[in-house]
Order: sequence, then C-alpha cells, then structure tokens
Amino acid sequence: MQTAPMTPEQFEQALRDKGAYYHIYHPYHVAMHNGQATREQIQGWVANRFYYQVNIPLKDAAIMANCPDPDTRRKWVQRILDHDGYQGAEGGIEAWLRLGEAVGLKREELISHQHVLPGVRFAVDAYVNFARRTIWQEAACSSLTELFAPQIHQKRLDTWPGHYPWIEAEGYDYFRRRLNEARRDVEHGLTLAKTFCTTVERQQRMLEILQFKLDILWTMLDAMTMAYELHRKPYHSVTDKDAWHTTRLV
Ligand SMILES: O=C(O)c1cc(C(=O)O)c2c(n1)C(=O)C(=O)c1cc(C(=O)O)[nH]c1-2
Repeated sequence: MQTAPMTPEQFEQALRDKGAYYHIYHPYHVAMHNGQATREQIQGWVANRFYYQVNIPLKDAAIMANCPDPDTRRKWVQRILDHDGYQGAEGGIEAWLRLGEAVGLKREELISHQHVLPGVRFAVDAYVNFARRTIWQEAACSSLTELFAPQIHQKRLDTWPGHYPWIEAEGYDYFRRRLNEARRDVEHGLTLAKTFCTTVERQQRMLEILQFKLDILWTMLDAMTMAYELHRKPYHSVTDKDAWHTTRLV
C-alpha cells in the first residue's frame, strides 16, 4: 500500500490511465466502429442504451439531493437540463429518441423499455443506487468515465455514416452535442476529484469507484453480446419469447 498520497497531477494521470478499460475497447463497440455490426446489433444497442440515458438524470438528481453545497448544485443541475431539456431547448433524451427512429425503432419501443435486457437493467440500476447511497463527492466523480467519452462519440461520427448508410443522418445529433457537454462535465468532475481525494485512502477508493463505473459500462455490452451476437437472450433455452421483466420494480 502506498504511504504518501499522489500529487493532484499524478492522481489525475492515474484516473486517466483507467481509460485502458473503457468500453470503446469492448468487442461489441469495436464491431460497431468497424462496420461489422448487424442492424439488429445496432438497434439492440440503441434500445438498451436508452435505459442508461433516462437514468442519468435520476442519478444526477440523487447526487444533488445528497449535496449541501449550493455552488456545486448550481453547476450540477446543468447535467439534468442537458438530458431533460428546458423551455426552448431539446434535451439529450429527445435526441436519443430521434437516434432510435434513425435506426428504425419506434419511439414507443424505446420508451417502454421492452428491449432492455435484465443484465443492462441491473448494471444501470447499480449506478443509480450507488449515487443514492454514497457521499456526493464519490458519486459525482463516478461520472469521470466521461473523460473518455468524447473520443467514442467522435469515433461514431467518423465511422458510422460510411458503414451504415441506412441510418438517417439526424440520428447523429446526440453524439455531436455530447462532445462539448462531456468535456465541460469532466472539467468540473476532475476539479472535485482532485480537491476531495487528498489522502491515499480516498485516492485508492476513487480509483476503485471509477473501475466500478467502467465495469457497469462493460457489463452492459456483455449482456448485449449474449443477446444480439451469440443469440443467447435470457431464457433462450426454454422459449423464443422475451420473458424477462420490463418494468422498474425498485
Ligand atoms: O456513449 C457513450 O459511450 C457514453 C458513455 C458515458 C460514460 O462514459 O459514462 C456517458 C455517455 N455516453 C453519455 O452520453 C452521457 O450523457 C453520460 C453521462 C454520464 C455520467 O456518468 O454522468 N456518462 C455518460
């Protein structure tokens, strides 16, 4: 065990080094970027990721509910507005619904969560529940996988239109808007992390939390691989039906 804490710069570098485990390297994402994904795989990803999208504002509201600092809340509330929109401005959730339509899904299919696999649901719920239960500084910094997100959004913008001409162009708005939003979020998140994590214990725990968040993103894609690549959806050995639960129970 390290005895002296890392300097803020070293700690930031240690957080950035976690990018080696980002879901950009998951074979499911690699296939989507290389043009090897089927229509079913793209649609499955968009429908399942919608569950992540609608839960992000719940997660951010939980962080705010636990945060007594008005300055932080004033900044943090922007994340909720980014996704939910506000008068005169469409939010990210609406943009994702349009991505769904652009890949040939009906809005109702996304909104009903009928395609959301149990493994994806459990992973996303774990993120929201973590934010509800832990101290706000830790929950806030768990969003730092966004350090690596602009690269993945840019990669989709660069590769998908060429590989998948059947996807309608307006579907790409979501990825484009996240390029700047994620960079701004990361700036705030990194400042919080470096201010809060000044001891060895806090630094090590925050690195573990970032790994937990990386595990959530990776596990979501594992569930999608089983369903849309290996054709082993839950209960595949007993029925062709999507028998799993489709509503929020907790
Ligand atoms: O498409 C992606 O690969 C990706 C990844 C992540 C991430 O790294 O958590 C987010 C997003 N997108 C995203 O669009 C988004 O709004 C977002 C919010 C958060 C967060 O943890 O608060 N992560 C992400």
